[in-house]
Amino acid sequence: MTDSAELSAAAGADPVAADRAAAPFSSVAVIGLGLIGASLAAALADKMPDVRVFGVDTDAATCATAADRGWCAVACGPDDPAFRAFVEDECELVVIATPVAAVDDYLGRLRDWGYAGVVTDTISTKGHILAAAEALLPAPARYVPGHPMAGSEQNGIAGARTDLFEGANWILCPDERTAPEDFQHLHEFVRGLEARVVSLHREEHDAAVAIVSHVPHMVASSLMQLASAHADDTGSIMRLAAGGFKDTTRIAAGSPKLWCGIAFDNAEALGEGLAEMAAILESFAAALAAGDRDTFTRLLAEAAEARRALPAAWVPSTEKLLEVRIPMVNRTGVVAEVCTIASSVGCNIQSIDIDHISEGNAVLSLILTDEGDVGQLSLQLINAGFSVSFSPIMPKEYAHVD
Ligand SMILES: NC(=O)C1=CN([C@@H]2O[C@H](COP(=O)(O)OP(=O)(O)OC[C@H]3O[C@@H](n4cnc5c(N)ncnc54)[C@H](O)[C@@H]3O)[C@@H](O)[C@H]2O)C=CC1
Ligand SMILES: O=C(O)C(=O)Cc1ccc(O)cc1
Repeated sequence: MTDSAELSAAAGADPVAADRAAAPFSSVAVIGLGLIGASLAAALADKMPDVRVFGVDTDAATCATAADRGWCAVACGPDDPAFRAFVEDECELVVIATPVAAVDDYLGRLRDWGYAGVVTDTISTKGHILAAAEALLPAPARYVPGHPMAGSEQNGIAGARTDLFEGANWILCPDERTAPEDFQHLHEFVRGLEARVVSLHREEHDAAVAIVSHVPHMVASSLMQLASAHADDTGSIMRLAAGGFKDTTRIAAGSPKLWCGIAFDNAEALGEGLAEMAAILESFAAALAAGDRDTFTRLLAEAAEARRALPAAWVPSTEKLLEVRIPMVNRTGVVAEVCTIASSVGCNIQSIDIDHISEGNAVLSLILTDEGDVGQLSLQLINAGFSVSFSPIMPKEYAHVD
């Protein structure tokens, strides 16, 4: 999607039509057509129908389903010569959406086939793939780690949904080597799926998701272990389970094999998170044993306050868009640095544009929605040595941009 398309969309034009105007990549390989890969292929077919999607999966029935549903132009096994031909001849973006165990095989193939285009992934952990991409890819700087924070407890193509990523956060981890244009195109790609980009330092990814995704999964599994241990043959205790129990345990139904792979690729951060979790449970138990109602209430109250403060789904106001312009003179990694700072203060970048002024001299233009702390953004950008200018954008201005 072009920035002008985004701008028109912001002004109320048909965003779907705008998305269809120009997809940032015209040919995409999606490797792994399970819940996430097939949902991605389905969303591309729906929202960017001009993109040629080439699907790869080791399961022949999955490939047949993806092709039958029109989600992939072609879907085949990894050893089909058509896959290599697609990568060598026309592929502009490779998305790896397999379990982490399959990563080396595909990175090795990309190396052997001399693929020097953009690569991203959807893998829940970055421990392994970061090192493998560095070691194997012919152009490691063009690998931008990705992770959609959306999914479900279902597995395989049977659980895939066209709308899975709508409104979801999608982590991208550019670094100082990431070309501004590669990040811009990936940002447009994710926005075209109607997801929201959150930029994160790649070294921080695994510790962050351990707390909000991997520890919660193990806690949900532990709750089911607890309930199962108390279930009798008639399963009557399970019939007592109310909404709260079901809310907190839904994810425990996820694939044990997939989650074991995730856990072991993030063993250190997960181990630390589980130890902290055990200590928190222990503090409830200790307060109970000591008859310490104050401590017990405080623990509950702190949690309740934090839960109520979780951001609800945000509907950005199209009346309050803000443009930030940042000169990029002889600085590598500007886009990565600026976008990561913006995400860290809760700002949502709706679109990115790069105005090339002369060789090595460009202006980065970001359109922000009305989320986050713009004061902090300004402060942190200035502290990082950027010269920034902010200007509010009137919806009418957007409507006239081609
Ligand atoms: N399940 C979820 O909610 C989320 C999962 N992820 C991550 O996305 C990736 C995919 O997860 P899901 O789609 O949920 O898994 P899934 O189990 O639904 O699908 C995996 C797919 O990969 C295929 N596959 C397995 N080995 C392969 C290989 N060597 N070559 C080609 N295809 C192969 C399988 O046949 C299957 O179709 C994982 O790395 C996972 O950690 C990310 C966000 C959410
Ligand atoms: O089902 C849910 O609610 C999830 O949280 C899904 C999920 C699973 C794994 C991830 O790496 C990210 C998201």
